[in-house]
Amino acid sequence: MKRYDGRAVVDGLDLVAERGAVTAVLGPNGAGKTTTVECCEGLRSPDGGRVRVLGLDPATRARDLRPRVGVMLQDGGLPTGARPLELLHHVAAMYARPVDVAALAERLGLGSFARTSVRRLSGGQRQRLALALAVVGRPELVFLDEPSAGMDPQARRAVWDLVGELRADGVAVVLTTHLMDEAESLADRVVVVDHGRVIAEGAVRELLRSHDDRTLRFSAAPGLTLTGLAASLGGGGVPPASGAHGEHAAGEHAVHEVTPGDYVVTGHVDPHVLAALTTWCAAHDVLPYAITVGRRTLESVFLDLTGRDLR
Ligand SMILES: Nc1ncnc2c1ncn2[C@@H]1O[C@H](COP(=O)(O)OP(=O)(O)OP(=O)(O)O)[C@@H](O)[C@H]1O
Repeated sequence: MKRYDGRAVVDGLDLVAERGAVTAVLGPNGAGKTTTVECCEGLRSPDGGRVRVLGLDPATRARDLRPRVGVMLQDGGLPTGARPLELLHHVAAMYARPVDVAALAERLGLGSFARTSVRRLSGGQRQRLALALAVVGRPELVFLDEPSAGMDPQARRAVWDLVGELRADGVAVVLTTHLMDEAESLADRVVVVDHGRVIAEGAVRELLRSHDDRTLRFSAAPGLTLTGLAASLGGGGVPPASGAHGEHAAGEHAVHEVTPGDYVVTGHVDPHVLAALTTWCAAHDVLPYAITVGRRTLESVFLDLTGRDLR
């Protein structure tokens, strides 16, 4: 539990990160992700609850945890006058068993801006340096706050490869990100936080499956009268009901025209639903020229879980 000005911004949030796995913490702006992670890093103290990092309380054992935990913060907190490679060598020297600095610098392409002071680095360059500093001491646990934000595709790929290797080396990686494809590609487990608590968690695949991992789309003439379609998809018998914005819903299915001529069916999709759609089309003399059954994305599940309103 963490309160600011009497308002609980994290309350009853349970989070476990395993070794040798990537745990992605997702959530809308202001959900409480940074606050939670900073309590784990010992940068803030919780007002209630229990935090253990590698078995230790970060509020009282920060000194013991420092050599074992790597932290990459969004704003970096880097000394602005320093030069990247010198800084990396300097930080590496503070650890008992640092990784090979030259190899790490090469992997993250730090050489191309080695002599530019931190204050003059671009956003993506600064992120790459912050990541190098977080992992140079061979941590057992690493916190990465939006690790590839602002990075070009090449740097992003290098970061993803590096995260994969950390996991293979048995490191516990805790990642906060707004990039759903990043979470989908990297995370073994995803934890979705909203209003200071966990609202869903599990492997990405499980999360997609539990939210009907397929979507059904079809293209046809624009402005079809969809009355009765949603009801017929569920096996019939349910009277149709119309919703907002041309949406037609019945039972567990809803159909709406997302852009003129493009229709999306939401709800459970199986071969019977597909057959019912084509039967309805035949009965209404509609010739669809594309029908696709696709996978749900993590982004669409995330939006279902947390809503579409801006925070
Ligand atoms: N020092 C502070 N004083 C008062 N309120 C704060 C403080 N730090 C954070 N908050 C509030 O706590 C809530 C949670 O903030 P937090 O930074 O943990 O969110 P977040 O999930 O990391 O968001 P984002 O995705 O935008 O980074 C927000 O409403 C924020 O305004």
